[in-house]
Amino acid sequence: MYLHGTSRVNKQGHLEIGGIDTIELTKKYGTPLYVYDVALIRERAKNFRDTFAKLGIKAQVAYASKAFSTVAMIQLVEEEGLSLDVVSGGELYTALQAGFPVERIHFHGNNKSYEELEMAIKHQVGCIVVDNFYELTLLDEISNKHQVQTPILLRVTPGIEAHTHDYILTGQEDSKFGFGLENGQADTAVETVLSLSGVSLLGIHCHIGSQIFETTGFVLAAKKMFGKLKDWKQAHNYIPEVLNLGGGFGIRYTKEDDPIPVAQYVEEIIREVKIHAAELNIDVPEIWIEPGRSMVGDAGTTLYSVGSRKEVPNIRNYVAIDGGMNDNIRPALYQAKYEAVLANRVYDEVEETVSIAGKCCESGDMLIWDLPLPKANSADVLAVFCTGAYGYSMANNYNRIPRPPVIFVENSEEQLVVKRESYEDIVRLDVPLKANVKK
Ligand SMILES: Cc1ncc(COP(=O)(O)O)c(C=O)c1O
Ligand SMILES: N[C@@H](CCCC[NH3+])C(=O)O
Repeated sequence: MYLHGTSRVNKQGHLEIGGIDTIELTKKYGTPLYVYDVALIRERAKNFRDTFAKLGIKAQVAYASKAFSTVAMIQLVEEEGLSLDVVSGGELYTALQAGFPVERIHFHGNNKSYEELEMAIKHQVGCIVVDNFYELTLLDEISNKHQVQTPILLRVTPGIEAHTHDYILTGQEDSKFGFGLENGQADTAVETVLSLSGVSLLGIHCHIGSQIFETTGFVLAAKKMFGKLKDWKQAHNYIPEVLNLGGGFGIRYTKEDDPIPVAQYVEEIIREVKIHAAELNIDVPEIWIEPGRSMVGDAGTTLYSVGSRKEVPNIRNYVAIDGGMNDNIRPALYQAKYEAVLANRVYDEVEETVSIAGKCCESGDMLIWDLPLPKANSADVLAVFCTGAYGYSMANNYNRIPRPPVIFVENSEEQLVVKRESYEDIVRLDVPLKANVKK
């Protein structure tokens, strides 16, 4: 068993996070329950900050809020002095509600609407990461309407296939994101931007994928981007202020994962950038990165109550919990793997291998296959580790199941930061049929 951050096992054999007994939390708040180790999030943020500070590089670490966005989380990001990446009006709204400094917000998305772009411009967000020609036209129009010049980055796809699950790859040429670097789209985009009055080109951005365990892809991406920057310097005398290399740093979900330290990614990227900046005879651009998963992934643990069992003789034993693909869709979507323990008797001996089923009406709603556990019964609480990224943020109400609450724990104190959804919440937006509809 691998315990992340402040997770411990206390004298009663219960899992404890941030100095709080998780079983006490389940008694108070019920299950399923997302619990976040705030000290671990702060540690991750500090690690990113310190890494750049040590290298003496001007940088912005923008937390990719798609990984986990709530008002409290965004406030925590603010406290830690990071910047913020948002990808929709909703994420932007959450950031504004949290009082996040607008100049440190970067707005992403491959199909931002007119309204979303106007919202971003009205609030004067720090930068818009432009994904395509349609957006560029809209943005120029809206900026001119508001008589502003909007700072932008162009998102480019460098044609790199990072080693990760196909659905979370983003930098390959055949992708819905960004301007192709190799097919001439990025060149046309730069020419277009430089001719527009409503936007100013801060630099370029790329994101090669997620849950990546090697530096090669990042280094290659930087190299390819500089190849183009050389052309643009020659053609337009264009010199970037910012180079954004996206997120994607891998974390340990199970013992099969072996992440490298953040400092190693950053150092190798910077080394490459410095070489190319010197070749081009330009200052090293400000480096921006966008970690999501590596900021919050291992800080989150989900607690579930064990319920029914089904034994299929000679094949498999299923143990069902009171959540599943509603609160964590990643196993169903990406065959993602997780580790888990019985939080109320962590040290009990392993007695069987079971598969953990969710409660949705869907055969694919399986959380963990072949998990060694003590014989679990309905008095038990299952703690699934490393659910902090893309768990709550991708949660859904399939089968009209309410989404769980979120608790922050730190220094033996707990705080409810998202309430449990109720059945009233579930029908809140429903409009009953008109009484006379059949007439
Ligand atoms: C543009 C962009 N930036 C940052 C991220 C965050 O990635 P991760 O959570 O893997 O760090 C993503 C998601 O993959 C992304 O698409
Ligand atoms: N949601 C994905 C990764 C994010 C992809 C965003 N570009 C996951 O859970 O792994």
